[in-house]
Amino acid sequence: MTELITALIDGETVATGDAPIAVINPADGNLIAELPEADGATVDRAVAAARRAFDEGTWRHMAVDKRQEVLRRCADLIDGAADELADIETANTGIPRSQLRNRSIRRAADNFRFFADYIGQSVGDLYEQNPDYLTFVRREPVGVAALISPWNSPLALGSMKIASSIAFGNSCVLKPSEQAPLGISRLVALLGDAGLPEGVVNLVNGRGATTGDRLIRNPGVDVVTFTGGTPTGRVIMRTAGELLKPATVELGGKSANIIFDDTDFEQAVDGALLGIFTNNGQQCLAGSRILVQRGIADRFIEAFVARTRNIRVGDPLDPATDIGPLVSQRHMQHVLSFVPEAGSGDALLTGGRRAPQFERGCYVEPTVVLASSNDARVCQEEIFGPFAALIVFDTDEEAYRIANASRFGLVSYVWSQSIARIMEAQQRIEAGIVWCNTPMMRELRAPFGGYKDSGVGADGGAACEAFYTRQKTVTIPRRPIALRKLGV
Ligand SMILES: NC(=O)C1=CN([C@@H]2O[C@H](COP(=O)(O)OP(=O)(O)OC[C@H]3O[C@@H](n4cnc5c(N)ncnc54)[C@H](O)[C@@H]3O)[C@@H](O)[C@H]2O)C=CC1
Ligand SMILES: O=C(O)/C=C/C=C(\O)C(=O)O
Repeated sequence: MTELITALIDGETVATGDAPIAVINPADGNLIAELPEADGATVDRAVAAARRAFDEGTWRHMAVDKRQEVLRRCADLIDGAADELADIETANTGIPRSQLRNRSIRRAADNFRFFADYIGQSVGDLYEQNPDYLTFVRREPVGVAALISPWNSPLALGSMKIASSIAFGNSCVLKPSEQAPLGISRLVALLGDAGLPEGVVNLVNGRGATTGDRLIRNPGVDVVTFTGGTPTGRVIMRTAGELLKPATVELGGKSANIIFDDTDFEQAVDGALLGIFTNNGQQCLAGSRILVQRGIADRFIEAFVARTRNIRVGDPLDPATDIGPLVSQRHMQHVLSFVPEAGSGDALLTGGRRAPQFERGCYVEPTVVLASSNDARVCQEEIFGPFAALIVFDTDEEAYRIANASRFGLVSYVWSQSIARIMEAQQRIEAGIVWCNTPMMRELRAPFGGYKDSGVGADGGAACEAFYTRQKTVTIPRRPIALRKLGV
């Protein structure tokens, strides 16, 4: 049983609070924890601790090489606890343990190493065009960051927010999703041994509308960052806007995965399967709308469906499992609500029901639907599960029109062996990221952020530096100067 952490403030665990949150193992429906929610006073204490740590200045004024050492120790502690984190996270989220071990937990450690390296290279600007004056621009940390993270990849995304905010000298308070608080709470507790000054990283657990809202509104919070659903992102932007707090929101997606007819066929099938079914399909960056060109459509659909039927759904602890249970009963019902009804025009090609071999647990069979058009609900709404929508297109122009006919624009995928086609596609697609002939390849230096309803702002090296620092312009004369004398 994981230690219950209602809050972690100044390195001290708080284990009492209000209105307990039932934390359920989605593989079997068993209650694994009852997590007391951090009440208003606890949220305020967490922010006060972060504020005090920031104002007192040990962390933000620490020499960069020392700060780098601490960040690298954070990464080492995560690596050292990878098995424990994987066990906790599998039980809480249903994500296959092997994927957590090889992907999310590595990424969590990499987040700290990346920002440790990044701050070692960070430079300011210098302006020398005026012969008498020198102007330089330095970056200073913004203060206290409120970090609101989601349930679909708690370790990778929660740690990204912590690492990117503190690397630049800020303090933070993280509120993880109430649906998946256990792994990331443990990760935050581990950081206590890294040498971070007390109060630099704090955590509060609780629901969004109570604990999360209170956190954002606290006057001690300077900036807000959020990853999650688009409707929640709107609420958070509204609140932050009223309070004039800068905010970044990384939101939903309905990413187009365009398979042109000159693609390396096997690669495209492999990539499309990984793009939609990794992480149980619960990813904002999932390639959930697969657009396939008519010349190869029959062959592609046949191969894609056949391979989907072979995907192993099962116990997330089993290393052979590809897809585990979805995060909750409620989310499973949400995903199943997209299964087309007979006569709807959309064709269910495989899946579309609870996996029959599991009586308990939130297992959904990997599902493929051939959509009647891009206007179908399966093509326009974020399903966030192991659920692929296929659309057949004729011309390249049609592919771009369909790809862009979405309120989302997070990522996109393009498969073609023609450089000219790839170069055209990357210009035409309205999305923050275009992955060409690869399913997902995150470059942490580059911005990750969406167009349209997929978000405002971005994560990534320079993007995080811009968000978590303020610029200060300093001008000094190059040599003693004679000022014009007033009043003599
Ligand atoms: N972009 C992404 O990676 C994610 C997208 N989603 C999408 O959103 C849908 C709904 O998922 P939910 O669990 O409801 O996610 P959500 O967007 O409501 O929750 C994400 C985080 O925001 C917090 N939150 C909610 N309301 C808040 C408020 N008023 N103030 C401050 N914090 C608040 C939650 O407690 C959680 O920590 C999913 O079905 C999926 O389509 C969900 C999670 C991640
Ligand atoms: O790589 C990132 O920084 C963000 C990835 C986001 C997801 O995987 C997600 O929200 O599903």
